[in-house]
Amino acid sequence: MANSSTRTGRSAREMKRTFYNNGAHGQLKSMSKRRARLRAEAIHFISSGSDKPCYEVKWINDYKGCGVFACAPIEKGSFVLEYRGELISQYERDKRQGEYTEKQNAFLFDFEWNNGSWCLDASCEDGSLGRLVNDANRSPNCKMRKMTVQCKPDLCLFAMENIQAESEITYNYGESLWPWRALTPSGMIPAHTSADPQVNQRSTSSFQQTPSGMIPAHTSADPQVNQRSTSSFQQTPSGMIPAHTSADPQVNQRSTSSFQQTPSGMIPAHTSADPQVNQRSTSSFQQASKSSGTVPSHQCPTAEQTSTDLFEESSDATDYDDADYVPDSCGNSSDASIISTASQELKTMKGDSATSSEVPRTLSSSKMSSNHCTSVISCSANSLKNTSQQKSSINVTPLPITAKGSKYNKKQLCLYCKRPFLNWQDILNPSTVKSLMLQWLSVLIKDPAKEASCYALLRREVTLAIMLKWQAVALERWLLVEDPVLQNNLMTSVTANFAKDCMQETLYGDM
Ligand SMILES: C[S@@+](CC[C@H](N)C(=O)[O-])C[C@H]1O[C@@H](n2cnc3c(N)ncnc32)[C@H](O)[C@@H]1O
Repeated sequence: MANSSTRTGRSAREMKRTFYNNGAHGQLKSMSKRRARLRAEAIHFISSGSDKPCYEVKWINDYKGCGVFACAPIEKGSFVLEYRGELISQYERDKRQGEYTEKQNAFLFDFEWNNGSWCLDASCEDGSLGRLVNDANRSPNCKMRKMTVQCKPDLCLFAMENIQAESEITYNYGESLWPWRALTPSGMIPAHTSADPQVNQRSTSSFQQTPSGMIPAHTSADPQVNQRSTSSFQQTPSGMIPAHTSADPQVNQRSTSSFQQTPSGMIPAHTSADPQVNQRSTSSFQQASKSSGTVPSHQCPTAEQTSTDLFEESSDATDYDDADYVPDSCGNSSDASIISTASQELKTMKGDSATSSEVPRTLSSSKMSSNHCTSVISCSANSLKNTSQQKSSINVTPLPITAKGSKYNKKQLCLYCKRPFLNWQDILNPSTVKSLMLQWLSVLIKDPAKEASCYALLRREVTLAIMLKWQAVALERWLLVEDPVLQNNLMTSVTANFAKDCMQETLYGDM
């Protein structure tokens, strides 16, 4: 059968000539040179275990902690930083996670590689910069990619755009609703406050206007960082949201006196003076417990293989030979998104503890109430579903408490009250919590024999659910804002039903 070129009367030779005349060959050559250069650069930093010298860590504020900033312009497509950590199997990860105390949360980046689940544990403060890169879900300037170098997977950030000097390096942690994104349906999140009243004075009145709404201005001990901040509220099209909510309506009432009037509504200006109340509304990424697994053994390929599989993970992660290449910035690709070990385990448990016919009707309907909530904060089985679609995922948790004398001093603060987190045990009487959880469980699971293990596995989710329920109560009081869309978004994000959804999905998956 004639091929298309002969059918159209163009010989292969002619086509080749056209190709060369058009300069395509030259382009290809320069692309592969560029690709080779990028590979070489990435390999150099990966194998030397060092970071490029053109980045610095700056303190941003108490809530966000520090971030990584470029000291010089970065070219689009360049290798930026490696997310360096200890490569561990899923089994080891789960073991460690179980061993970490709630205060010693780790940075765990879960991902799929070589048909297995792996994790880069960056809990250890090793001075590397990749682990300190913050999340930006709207306009990240980098993208996390998997690479395989010397038969080991590495996670590397690549520039999605030309990055100006002084810009913060960011990437999208995934499509889940992280706490700092929780109240940002229209791009706004609460103003930062700090335990330091002086800082609060500055930060409560600092919002910055962005194209997509409001973001908190940075307050920092570092004047350079603060320089980027502006002060004074600015109005957004969608109105204002509270900068702080407390679980305790009484506290909320007290706080009303400190609202600051803006053209579009009210914003509470400070956090509660009552630490107990503030502490109650905390939320944190607490890790779930163990699952079984085996440590996959590793066959080390040859050096040749190493060089060819450098970018082998997926086509979108590898296409660095195109000069105009911009990594896919959408969270649907093979990179970061939340994975919850608890969800995995619970999903497994679902298989043997409950069938969908056992699901209470009320819970089924509550699930339908809020699609938005189904993707929230690693509680849902949707996380798991996404994981398989997305191949790799990030599970970022607060930094562990560092050794005495360490320079690292980020406090993990509550999104709402800005005070350091406490263990949930400190927040409520454990027996109260337990009985509450067992109540949930007795509704959700008809098999009492499973209660104990469910209790252990669900502790994190239930705690979160309880807290969110409190927050919903508090939010109702604040929802006197006029904008119905904003109201709706807030209530969707933080509603009592969310707790039910979390539980339901965690237990039964996507029905
Ligand atoms: C990988 S660490 C990034 C470094 C972190 N800023 C620090 O100082 O340790 C992830 C943690 O940083 C904080 N974080 C990251 N991105 C953030 C953002 N956009 N807004 C607020 N906090 C953020 C959260 O506390 C998160 O648990």
